Amino acid sequence: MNAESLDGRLLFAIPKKGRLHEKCLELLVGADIQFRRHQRLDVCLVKNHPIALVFLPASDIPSFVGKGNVDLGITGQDVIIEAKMEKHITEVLQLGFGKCALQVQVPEAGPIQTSEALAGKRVVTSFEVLSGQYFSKIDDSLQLTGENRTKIEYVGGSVEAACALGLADGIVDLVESGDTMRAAGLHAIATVQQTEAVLIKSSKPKHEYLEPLIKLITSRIAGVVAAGKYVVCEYNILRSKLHAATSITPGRRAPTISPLEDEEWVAVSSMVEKSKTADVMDKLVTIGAEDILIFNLDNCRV
Ligand SMILES: Nc1ncnc2c1ncn2[C@@H]1O[C@H](COP(=O)(O)OP(=O)(O)OP(=O)(O)O)[C@@H](O)[C@H]1O
Ligand SMILES: O=P(O)(O)OC[C@H]1O[C@H](OP(=O)(O)OP(=O)(O)O)[C@H](O)[C@@H]1O
Ligand SMILES: [Mg+2]
Repeated sequence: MNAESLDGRLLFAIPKKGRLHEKCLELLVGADIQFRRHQRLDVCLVKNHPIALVFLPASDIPSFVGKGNVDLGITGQDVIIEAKMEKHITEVLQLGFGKCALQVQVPEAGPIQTSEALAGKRVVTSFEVLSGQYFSKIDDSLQLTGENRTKIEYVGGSVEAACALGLADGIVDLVESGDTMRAAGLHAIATVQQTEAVLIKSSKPKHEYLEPLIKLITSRIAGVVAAGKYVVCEYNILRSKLHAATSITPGRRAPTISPLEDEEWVAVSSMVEKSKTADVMDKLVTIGAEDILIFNLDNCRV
């Protein structure tokens, strides 16, 4: 592929491996962005849109987007701040995956159990900027100077091993389930940053003519994200209970109410957040709803 074949195309950066990769591929399929990645090539042309996908490490994507080398990208909020690119990037959409927290962790049974107690000691992390900002504030508040300030040391991975290896008194690393942290005999004592995957674009786009295509792709991806977040809930309810029912399932705009052959009853159809489904069904049963059905969404535009 030569540079000419990219001419006029929207460049869209996708994490090439790691925790966000598979989820991003699912989003692309859901948005009908068709491509075939030959022999793991890092740039590939989309068949049905003037787009080229660029597969990059998640942590490199913020500076590519921020500097305008690519037009659109998906990465974590954590690495955007770590790359000091927040001002150069516009967050277009939160994607609802890649959710985790950057946390200060120490040995469970050790003498250090607060960030203040850890200040001035050795902290190992892959997030030097975020950790530096966090401990700098604490060092200032404790009036630590020179050699007495917290020593932040960078490692590229396996951060959780640093305490056991005697390299650190504490670490700053990502936590989702907490399995990695617990397996290393560590526990969290503070949160530095919450994060999730986001769709981003440059705050000063170089190619204004690409804006309509960016809007289209954003709308499609938003539809896929919403389809994963909502279900459709349908049920029958006595007309006299309709007010209580619609306060349980108010829908996004309003629920759809349809008459039934039996005039005392109506059917209700409403979008409900997937995570609240069990709770909503319990409440509907309590007020006498019958034939409660839940339908997953393949795709939507809401
Ligand atoms: N356990 C996790 N759960 C959810 N999201 C995560 C988790 N670990 C990392 N992330 C998110 O994914 C982003 C990329 O991290 P990841 O570790 O997948 O990339 P990587 O380090 O480039 O890949 P690899 O770990 O394969 O070397 C992080 O910046 C964070 O936003
Ligand atoms: O709380 P958990 O669910 O255990 O997830 C947290 C772990 O996930 C990430 O590592 P990853 O699996 O990407 O491996 P890495 O350390 O090689 O990046 C992160 O760096 C933590 O180590
Ligand atoms: Mg990783």
